[in-house]
Amino acid sequence: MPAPVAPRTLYDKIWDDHVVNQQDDGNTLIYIDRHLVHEVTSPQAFEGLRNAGRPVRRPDCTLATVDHNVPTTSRKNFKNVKSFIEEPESRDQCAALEDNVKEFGLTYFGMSDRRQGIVHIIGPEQGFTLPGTTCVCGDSHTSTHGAFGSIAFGIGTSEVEHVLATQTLLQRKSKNMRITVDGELLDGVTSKDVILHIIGTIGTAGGTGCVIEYAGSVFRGFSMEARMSVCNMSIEAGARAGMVAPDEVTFAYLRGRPLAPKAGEEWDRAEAYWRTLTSDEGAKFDIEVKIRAEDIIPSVTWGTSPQDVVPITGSVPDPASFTDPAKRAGVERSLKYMGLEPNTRMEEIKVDKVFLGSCTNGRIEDLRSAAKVVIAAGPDAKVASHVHAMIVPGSGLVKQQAEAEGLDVVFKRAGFEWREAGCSMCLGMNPDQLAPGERCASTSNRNFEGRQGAGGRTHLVSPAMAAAAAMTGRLTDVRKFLSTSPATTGGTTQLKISSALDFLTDRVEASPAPQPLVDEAGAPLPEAAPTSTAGSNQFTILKGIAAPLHIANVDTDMIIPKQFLKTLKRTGLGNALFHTLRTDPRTGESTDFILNRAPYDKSKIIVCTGANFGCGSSREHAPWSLCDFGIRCVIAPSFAEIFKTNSMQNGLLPISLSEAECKSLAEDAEAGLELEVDLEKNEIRREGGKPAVGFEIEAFRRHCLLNGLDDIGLTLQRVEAIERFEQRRSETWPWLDGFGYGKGGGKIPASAAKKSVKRTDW
Ligand SMILES: CC(C)[C@H](C(=O)O)[C@@H](O)C(=O)O
Ligand code: SF4
Repeated sequence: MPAPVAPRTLYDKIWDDHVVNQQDDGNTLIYIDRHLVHEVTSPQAFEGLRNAGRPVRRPDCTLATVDHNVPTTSRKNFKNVKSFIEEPESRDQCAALEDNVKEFGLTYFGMSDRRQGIVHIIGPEQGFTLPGTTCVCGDSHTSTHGAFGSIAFGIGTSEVEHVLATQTLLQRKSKNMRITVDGELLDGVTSKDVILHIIGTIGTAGGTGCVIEYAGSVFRGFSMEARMSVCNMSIEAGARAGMVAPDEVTFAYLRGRPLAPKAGEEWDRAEAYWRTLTSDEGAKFDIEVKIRAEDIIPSVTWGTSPQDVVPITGSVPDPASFTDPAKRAGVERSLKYMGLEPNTRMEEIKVDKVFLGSCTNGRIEDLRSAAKVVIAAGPDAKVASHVHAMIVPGSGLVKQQAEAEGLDVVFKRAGFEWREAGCSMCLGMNPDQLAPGERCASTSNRNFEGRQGAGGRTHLVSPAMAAAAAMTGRLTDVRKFLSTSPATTGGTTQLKISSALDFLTDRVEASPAPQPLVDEAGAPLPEAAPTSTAGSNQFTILKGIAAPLHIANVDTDMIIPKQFLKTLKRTGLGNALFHTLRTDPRTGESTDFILNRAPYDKSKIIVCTGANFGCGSSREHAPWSLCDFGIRCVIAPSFAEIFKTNSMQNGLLPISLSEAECKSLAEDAEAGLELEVDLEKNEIRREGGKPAVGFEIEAFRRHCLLNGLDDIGLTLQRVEAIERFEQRRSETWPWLDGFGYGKGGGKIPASAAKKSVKRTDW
């Protein structure tokens, strides 16, 4: 009798279907079905391929676009990137992607293509993102695509190169976490409020080490757009990825999309497979969180971390109410940065700017939701006179659809700016930025210090709440626009909206000892595989000054701000490290930040006493800048996963120790004592006769670091296993092979695609 199959989660099932090779120590080579590429995190990866003479393994599974650097001003006079983009580094990065897609033969949506937009918007829009797939991009918000029931996660640039070269990634399986939201959402509560509430509840490190499955009646009732907004911010909850099991809503969204399986036999086969993608009854989740829908109020952030969430009816917290001194200091620091007084009612906070867009909320339903609020404010209602409000559709197709529905007219009449697609003020790598001190109600996903512009202050809200803030000039409970009672929206006339449900666009519309490394045949792998282009990634023993850092949730925006992401190189970023903390944004002068002071200006190690180091963006520029500064080891209570992987790809050692051990080592650091980190002996030696502190590093990674091994070289030794997997994939999931756009814009089948792929834009 065959052994009974243990119940599996959705994540387990998709993972199992993508295993190319599994090592005994749990490191697994998984196949990647879908790879999205943008201009910021790819130049160094393409350079790596070029230097090693490697082609892109699966151009048919790769889709590229420009989004972060593009200006959002009118493209009426657009001729080409080189003449249109004024800022030299932004221009160079976009031009570099255009050269790379030509050289490597990739499908690309450029600025003259109406399909161009934010990667996480265009993938789903085209049907490129499909259930049951693995989907990656050099971008943390790749979690968005999990809304389709796919394992979708952000990677660093070294991993981008790995996927381009091998179509695989070396991964360890994450834990299973399930967040169930059951019940009925209150009027005015949208998917953004749900995910903000979840992050406020579990914290920005709540999902660390996990893939979250969102379950329960609330997510089942959500549209695909709403599910994408939720999965998008899984990364802000610290998770590797977020996912929702595919269902009728998913299938209805995908039917007829250019790159989705074709109607008929192909579709039927795909749908039959997709229907198996649910967590089995009794499947084991390592962590379960249950939330009542009725407890969620329209939400807003007050501080500089996405977990700083309060209901809009609430107030700015009072640091005095925190007993833990570190937490109190953190709140004080946030309030100082945000220019807020404790106990101020959220609704009293005036805003200068409103930004509606980003990969969280730049979809058609988001624009509809905001437009309804504007309409509800009255036919002559205008954006508050002191507010600058901008709408940035997530893609050219979203913009086109909104214009077809007349939403642009609603916004423009009320005084909003109506712009072209891109990331825009979510990150401000283009000219759309906050000035120092400016306050913004933003539908984006990160409220880190300086995120939308040095010194800028961000409050995260839903699209409906952003529209309400634009109209009243301050943070506003959007339910006031729903109310049947007299207007309380700061003098704006209100229209009654017929049904609260109608107002919500999120609902579904009717519509230790290292293992010897062995190859396939069990023969030992060579000590050093051929190297790619990354600098040396070897780490053995490191002795030097350690800088103490007493901050929790050190995000990668803080480690290296956006303006330094425009480089085409991996080097020259030492001065960029902690730039906002090391340089006064107003005067440009050096501050007294620890790394500016002797002896710490020569630090080789950072000892951080706060948890969750390296959270946020997937930018590998963070470890590049640390290495360039001379830091080759960071010790902290915990790390965000992408940062950890990125670090080890660059010979930078992330060591997790208990909070007490970190505090104790930080005391040595404060005293200017040197530490000696020994990876061979797995110990940190201290001066003054203090006992050494032991640490653990996952065996395979330790082996690679000690020997300076290159992942790509190792993987390419498994090329036969990859080929065997690809053959099985073509037989089992044929709809995943080969695409190109035919004359009508639709998918060309694999067979024809191989002969004549009609590539786009270039
Ligand atoms: C540029 C990219 C690395 C980054 C990310 O990974 O998130 C960006 O999209 C962001 O939102 O900060
Ligand atoms: S989070 Fe912002 S900058 Fe990053 S991909 Fe999304 S829209 Fe672009």
